[in-house]
Amino acid sequence: VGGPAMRASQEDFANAMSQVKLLKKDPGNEVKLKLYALYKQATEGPCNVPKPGVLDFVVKAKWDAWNALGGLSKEAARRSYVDLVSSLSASSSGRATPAADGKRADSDHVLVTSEDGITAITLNRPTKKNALNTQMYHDIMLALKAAGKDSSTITVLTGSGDYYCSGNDLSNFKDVPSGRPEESAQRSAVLLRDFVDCFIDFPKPLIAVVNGPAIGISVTLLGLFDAVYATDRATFHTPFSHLGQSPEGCSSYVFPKMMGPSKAAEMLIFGKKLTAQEAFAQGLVTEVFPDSTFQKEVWARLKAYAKLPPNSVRISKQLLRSQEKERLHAVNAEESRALQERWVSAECHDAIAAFLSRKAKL
Ligand SMILES: CCCCC/C=C/C(=O)SCCNC(=O)CCNC(=O)[C@H](O)C(C)(C)COP(=O)(O)OP(=O)(O)OC[C@H]1O[C@@H](n2cnc3c(N)ncnc32)[C@H](O)[C@@H]1OP(=O)(O)O
Repeated sequence: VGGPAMRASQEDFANAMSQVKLLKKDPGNEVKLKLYALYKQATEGPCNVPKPGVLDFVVKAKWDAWNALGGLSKEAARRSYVDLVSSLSASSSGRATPAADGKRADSDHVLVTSEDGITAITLNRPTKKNALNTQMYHDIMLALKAAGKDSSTITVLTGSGDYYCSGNDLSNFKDVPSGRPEESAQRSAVLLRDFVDCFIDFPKPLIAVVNGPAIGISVTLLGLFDAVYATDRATFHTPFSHLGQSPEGCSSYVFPKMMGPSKAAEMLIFGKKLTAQEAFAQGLVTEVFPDSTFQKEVWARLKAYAKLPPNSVRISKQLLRSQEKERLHAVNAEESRALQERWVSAECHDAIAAFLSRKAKL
């Protein structure tokens, strides 16, 4: 689930440790803490030292990061370390984000542009309906971290081609090394939790420009956006039960609050697909636009918003969201734990096998 095909050998791990020293850009404290934690987990296993005092800030931050990895196996930590270093190296060599204002930085499937006070992150894998592979999760996290700190006023997530996003790339499931499904599920749960945390913590207005159908995690995350603009061609589908899985993106908490428990159950338990108008009626979408004028109208609106004073906009966003942050982090942790179990279930394996053998489509 979610992870690349091979196990990380000791050699891959050693290479990654050397690569870290060659990074051209400082990856920032948050990433350094993550690298530290994964290194400790990979070499020593779960956190085995007493919790330091609260005033020992640096030691405490390191301890927290290591301890947060829980029972992640050494092999899974090694793989995550190698993946993280590889995405940092790609970014550091200019292949991925961040984008400087007015410039454009590309990774393979995630494009980042920054212009007119707007940083736009575009999912760019149209031949696969913008399904999210492991590298894309990492690229989006890097792009969000950079956008949170750049000088733009607002950040936008959108898709290229006819889809917004078809959710998790189901072929990630093909790549599980035989005999190691638990480790792979554990690694994916860590990735999922980190990924959703980036949305919970995003410090400035985050806007989804939903240019077509949205499936799975690309729908659930919408509850963490500050505005969602959709073409009337868009649909919103969370077929978790059909896939033997369960909701993520904090939707198990945000959706019932937003649309009431029974409408949330129709979507999240029974997999009812909503039209754009239905999603608008449930409060998931802010406004629906005719497809023929969608791009023009939405970007004109966004450009006007981006002219607002950036600090004021950022502070207002944080005020609107701060009360819920702690709760959302707890929900994210719980949802990731539940999915980790689902991913090794027969129900999930059968559903994915059916999709991969072309017997099933949503
Ligand atoms: C680590 C974090 C985990 C987070 C947990 C997240 C969970 C989720 O997101 S659950 C949702 C998963 N997504 C799906 O179940 C969608 C599966 N895709 C489909 O049902 C269909 O492809 C479609 C409805 C999205 C589009 O159908 P159609 O218009 O008929 O087009 P094709 O099926 O021919 O698709 C073109 C091409 O794209 C590939 N593809 C589309 N979606 C995915 C996907 N999610 N994963 C992998 N591949 C996908 C599809 O296989 C086709 O590929 P080719 O055959 O190579 O052309």
